[in-house]
Parts: sequence; structure tokens; C-alpha cells
Amino acid sequence: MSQPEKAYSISVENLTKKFDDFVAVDKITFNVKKGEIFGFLGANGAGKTTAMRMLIGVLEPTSGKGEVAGFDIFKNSRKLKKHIGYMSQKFSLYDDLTAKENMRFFGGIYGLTNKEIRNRTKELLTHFGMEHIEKERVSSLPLGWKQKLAFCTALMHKPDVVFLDEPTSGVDPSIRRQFWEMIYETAEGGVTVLVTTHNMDEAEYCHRISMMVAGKMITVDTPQNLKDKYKLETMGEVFLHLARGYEKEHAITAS
Ligand SMILES: Nc1ncnc2c1ncn2[C@@H]1O[C@H](COP(=O)(O)OP(=O)(O)OP(=O)(O)O)[C@@H](O)[C@H]1O
Repeated sequence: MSQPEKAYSISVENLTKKFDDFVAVDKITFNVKKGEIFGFLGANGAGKTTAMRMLIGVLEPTSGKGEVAGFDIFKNSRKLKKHIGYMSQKFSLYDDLTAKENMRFFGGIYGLTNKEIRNRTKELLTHFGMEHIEKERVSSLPLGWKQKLAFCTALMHKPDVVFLDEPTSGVDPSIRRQFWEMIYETAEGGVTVLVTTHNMDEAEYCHRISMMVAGKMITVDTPQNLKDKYKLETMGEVFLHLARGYEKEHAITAS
């Protein structure tokens, strides 16, 4: 399915979500280029998942605009879903199916033919060095391998943009590194990646990151620029500096 080439893979303007009077996402504005790894950083409850759910077309925005892979997230959410992959925080692969059977299942959901499913499964498992788990039941796999497999299922239909919601939460550091290598290879192939995390080490791996505090996007930049700007060593320090600064300012404004 062809679509006009757009300047950005993700384009968001003043996107807002309210739950009754509570503003979970407050007028966020940002753009993400094709093949870019864009991180959503923020503490628990900052609004990352809510923002992501609007971008994948499953949660209706209260106001504002958003376009993903050339499709309006509200008006074209059905078409949009064919062009994106999504790995949720609690992705449920089928525990009693093997790795390959899970890929076949998700390939079917994305509307691939049997031949496409066979080829794509082989291609992804080989590319990411995962052939040996092909016949393993998911229930017998360690969490990190389940997450790597879940990432593969999200790539079955060759999406333009893939959304990963805390994909390495609870995963041990060596598998986490392997997972990030998968993310890099995917982005190098031209797929845009939006990843949420509250792990500050992972922020260093993103091309650009945004920081969310209380529903607001308080900054968007490269990790290096942010560290240089505030003369700090790590993204953890940058996050604390910005979050505390925002909270202080907010308290002063509110008093
Ligand atoms: N359906 C809903 N109804 C009411 N409030 C909601 C709903 N979904 C989310 N919220 C609230 O919106 C705020 C943002 O939640 P969200 O899950 O987007 O945060 P998050 O940054 O993804 O946090 P976490 O890292 O814990 O997943 C929270 O205060 C949450 O309780």
C-alpha cells in the first residue's frame, strides 16, 4: 500500500488526553524522523503509556493532532494499525504455543499469507539469532527471550513505526543489551522506534529523548545535548534536575 512520503514518521501537535478533570497528557508537541529511536522518559504515572495509546489509535485524544506513518491517529486509526507494530508493557504471547506458532498466529492477525508468514518468521528468527528457540514453548523461555520474541511478532508485517512500552522492564542486563541491539538493527533498516522507559541508562541509547512530568513534555533533545546543556554526567542526573526544577516552578506558580 503506497502512501505519500512525509517529512516525519510521527508528528504530534498539542495532543491532550483528559480522564474527566484529570489531564493525563497535556498538550504534547513533537516530531520523529524515519529510522529514529525516540525515547519517552518519565516517572510512573507521567503519561507515557496514555500518549502511546493515542499514537497507536486505540485511545481517542481529547484534543490536539497526531499523524503516524502518514495516517491521522484519530480519523485513520484503522489503516494506521496496518503500518505500526506495538509491544505493550504486559505483552501476552501464548504461553502454550511455541515461538514459531506465536509468530504464525500474529502473522495471521496482521493478514499475512501462509507463505509470507513462513518467510518472515524464518527471516526474523535468523536475523536476530533466535532460530534455536523456534520450537520452544513460550512458557519455558526466560523473560528476556519472551520479550525478544514479542518484539519479533510486532515486526511480522514490516511496520513503518514500532511502539515499545517498557520492553525491557525486569529483563536482566545482558539480554537488555541484546534487546537494544535488535532495536538498533531495526531502526537502521528504516523503521521508526518509539520506546517508553523509566530506566535512565536506556535513555542514553535513544537518538533523542523526551521527558514527561505530570503529563507535560518538559524537554526533547539528544542525550548528549542535554548532558552538555546542564553540565551533568548521566541522563539520570539530567532527569532529576529537570523534574525537580519543573516541580519547584509548578509549586511556585500554584501558590
Ligand atoms: N483509563 C484511565 N482512567 C483514569 N486515569 C487514567 C487512565 N489511564 C491512565 N490514567 C492515569 O493517567 C496518568 C498517566 O498514566 P500512564 O499509564 O500514561 O503513565 P505512565 O507514564 O505510562 O506510567 P507507568 O510508567 O507507570 O506506566 C496516571 O495518573 C494514571 O492513573
